[in-house]
Amino acid sequence: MYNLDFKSDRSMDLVGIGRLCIDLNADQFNRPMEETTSFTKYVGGSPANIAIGAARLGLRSGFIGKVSDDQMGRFIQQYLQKNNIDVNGVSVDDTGAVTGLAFTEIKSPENCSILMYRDNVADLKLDTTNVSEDYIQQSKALLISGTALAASPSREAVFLALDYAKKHGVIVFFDLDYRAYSWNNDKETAVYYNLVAEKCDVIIGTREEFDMMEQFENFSQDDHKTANKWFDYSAEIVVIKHGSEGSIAYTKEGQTERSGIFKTKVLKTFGAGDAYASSFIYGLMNGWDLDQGMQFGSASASIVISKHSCSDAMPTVEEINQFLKSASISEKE
Ligand SMILES: Nc1ncnc2c1ncn2[C@@H]1O[C@H](COP(=O)(O)OP(=O)(O)OP(=O)(O)O)[C@@H](O)[C@H]1O
Ligand SMILES: O=C(O)C[C@@H](O)[C@H](O)C(=O)CO
Repeated sequence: MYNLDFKSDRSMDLVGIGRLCIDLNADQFNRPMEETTSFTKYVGGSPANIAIGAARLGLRSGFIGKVSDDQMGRFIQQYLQKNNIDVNGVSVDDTGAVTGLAFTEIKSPENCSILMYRDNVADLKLDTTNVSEDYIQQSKALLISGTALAASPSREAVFLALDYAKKHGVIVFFDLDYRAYSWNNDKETAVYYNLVAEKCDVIIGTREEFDMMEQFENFSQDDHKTANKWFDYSAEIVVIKHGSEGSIAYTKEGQTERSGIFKTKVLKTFGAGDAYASSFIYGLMNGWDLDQGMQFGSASASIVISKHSCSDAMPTVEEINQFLKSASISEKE
């Protein structure tokens, strides 16, 4: 088991902080973007996807972020509200910044890529004046997404939110969410990621994201060494995602759980991590065993990668349970 003390006297379950952007997913898939002519617009941004996924599962979710003062910013705010996400922590940029765009390319189910337009984006203009201590202390948990550390003043806003969370006993989830295009170099990334990870209770990332963060060590992709490093700081749980090979989770109390995947008709692979994170967090916040949360996360990921969108495709509890009734987890060696 694990030791996460979610405070019961809080009006929100999970508050996300970071990127609110727009996904433009190619309508014509199984071809390069050069050959596509239309896209469907969805709300995107990894932390936004996770918060939306959590809300769809019934968690009381909020968000701390900044949107552009235009139609895209209003689209995002309206979508969050329609999906029962508290937007009192969302501020509107007044500098003329724009909404980050993620053009997604589905060359084949396993060969997807994202073309990011992120110059002068509103999400990285989030600053410390936009981070309310009262807002954070109302929540049981805070979700930090790594890309919000990519530039000031968003970086300082995240560090302040983290300090408020630790001050008020708010459990902190750190989804590494490493997107190289947002950074100058990976050493700079690792410096800031380490400073945050050292204070977080649950760290979730792919093997590659942990390798980037731990590049000053010599762990040679050893999951167990990775986990033990973070247990020496504040972590209670470390989850390492291995794509279609599944995932592994460790607890500070000595538990290790491996999870396979649920085979599905894959349309696109992106969104798997956000779906996994939202459902895994849901399981932890309901006091489930680690393996139950991992199975719920894996099922959610399979559902989302079989659909065109990420945010829109985030499933309800009923949809996941229905999926689990007919699915069988394929254990990867
Ligand atoms: N092809 C697949 N089929 C079924 N399940 C998958 C597949 N790929 C990933 N998953 C599930 O989703 C989880 C997260 O996927 P992955 O390790 O790719 O994270 P990620 O890189 O953060 O995802 P994203 O592409 O959304 O950024 C995996 O641990 C696994 O449970
Ligand atoms: O996080 C991003 O900026 C891209 C997302 O919007 C997109 O939905 C995705 O890649 C999810 O993993």
